[in-house]
Amino acid sequence: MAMIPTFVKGVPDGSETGTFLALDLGGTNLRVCEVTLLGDKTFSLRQQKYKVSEALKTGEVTTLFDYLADSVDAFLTDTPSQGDDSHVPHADGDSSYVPLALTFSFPVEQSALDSGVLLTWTKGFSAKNAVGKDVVKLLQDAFDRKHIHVKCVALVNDTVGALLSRAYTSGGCILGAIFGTGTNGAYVEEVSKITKLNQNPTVAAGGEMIVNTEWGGFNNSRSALPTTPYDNKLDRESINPRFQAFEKFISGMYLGEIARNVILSLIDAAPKPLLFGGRSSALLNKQWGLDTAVLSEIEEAWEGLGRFSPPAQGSPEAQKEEKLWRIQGVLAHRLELPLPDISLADADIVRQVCNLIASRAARMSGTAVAAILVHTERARLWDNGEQSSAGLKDQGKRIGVGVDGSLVEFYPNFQTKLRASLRALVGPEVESRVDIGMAKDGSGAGAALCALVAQKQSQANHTNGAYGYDPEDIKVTPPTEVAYISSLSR
Ligand SMILES: Nc1ncnc2c1ncn2[C@@H]1O[C@H](COP(=O)(O)OP(=O)(O)OP(=O)(O)O)[C@@H](O)[C@H]1O
Repeated sequence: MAMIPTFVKGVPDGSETGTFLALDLGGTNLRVCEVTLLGDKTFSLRQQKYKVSEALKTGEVTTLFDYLADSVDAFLTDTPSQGDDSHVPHADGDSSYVPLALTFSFPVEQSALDSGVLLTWTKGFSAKNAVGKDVVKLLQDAFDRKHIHVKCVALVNDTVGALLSRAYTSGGCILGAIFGTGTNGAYVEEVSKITKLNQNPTVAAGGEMIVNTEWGGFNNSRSALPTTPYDNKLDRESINPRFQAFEKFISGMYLGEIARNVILSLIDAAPKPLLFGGRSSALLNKQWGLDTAVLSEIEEAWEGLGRFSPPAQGSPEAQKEEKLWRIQGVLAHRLELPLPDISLADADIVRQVCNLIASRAARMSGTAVAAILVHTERARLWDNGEQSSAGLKDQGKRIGVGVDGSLVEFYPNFQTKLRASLRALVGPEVESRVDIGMAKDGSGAGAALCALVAQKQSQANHTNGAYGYDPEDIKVTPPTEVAYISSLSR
């Protein structure tokens, strides 16, 4: 795993204040936000989402970053200001620029809070001439080319954003994890243990720093986890074969495609088709034709959740039949199959396939969380051949984990299954102390907190060289450094 130091030292406690711009390029969405940290563990957020087309994901990198810059410009120009709460400070030392933090959820080797080189694209991106380049510079060049008065002051991974925002809203957090288009985690590490930083003169030896694990790349060697033919087919046909192996078992981008592979193999089974009388649909035949959200919907139909609530009534047989009718309807609609081609037995098989794929994903997600607890000595897996549930560090204390992403937020029972796997690995005592909470809007609020670190760092560089969060000295947004967003757009 890449284990990338992020240069974010320490975590916030909820008392921080300030207003910042954030630009979030995830795997699926591009968001521009204005975040105001209110200093009482809450924040307000104003945001606009923009679509990133396939052409942008796979074209020239300058076109992609021009689009990012244009989206920020459009946000500043078009989105109405909220009034007095919508002040945005100018970039430190230069009153004509607005500071912005870039949440960039791809593997980047950071060399400072505001610089980092793209190691590889993931999640279906392959924009040309980007790998090896500093993404902050790419964005800043785009702003400068277009004479947009915005300065990118911090580069944030979305996992770091999740960790920081969860720490801000709950008062403490040791791990931020994403289960969305992709999966990844960032945790708080002792600086003395980050051997990569030994040569870095800007980092003091003591204290803690957030490390971005890039756990989506675990098992790339395929030496740790078994794969099925359906995983192998997905990997072979992906744009990054043999990379992001762990992510390909877990995340939203891939679960639908694994299910599609399984369903097609059952349709084509010899000597006799095992699904849909051997018939498929144009949608099912298309790579990526099955969105993970459809798997979610099938599970909701089975569980009687969401638009399928209340749960089915009557005898167990009648309940099962009603649930399968619902799934039949979902399959006809979402897979674009004629209803008569879908038997209730077919609906049951597809339901079980979805459940198996999502359960594997959730359990593996639990192993990733467990690995962080073991590594940071908050849990121990095996001790003299016996499973130990004893917390080794901070014994008895709550352990904060911030999560974000559509999979963990919307997939029925994903978190319950993740917890069951965590419990099996670290024991019930440690598991019961783990507070897993959504880091909702984590990339926005987390980015704002990172911009605050950057601002603090810049100020500290002019004074005593302190770095990262200093609880004594953190509430800064001098009134002289604020301006209305609406006036900035002129
Ligand atoms: N209801 C749902 N249940 C499960 N998965 C879903 C659901 N809705 C969307 N998804 C999947 O979640 C992914 C999008 O995740 P998310 O909305 O967290 O985007 P993102 O922030 O761009 O992702 P990332 O943070 O990984 O870069 C897509 O792959 C989609 O298939």
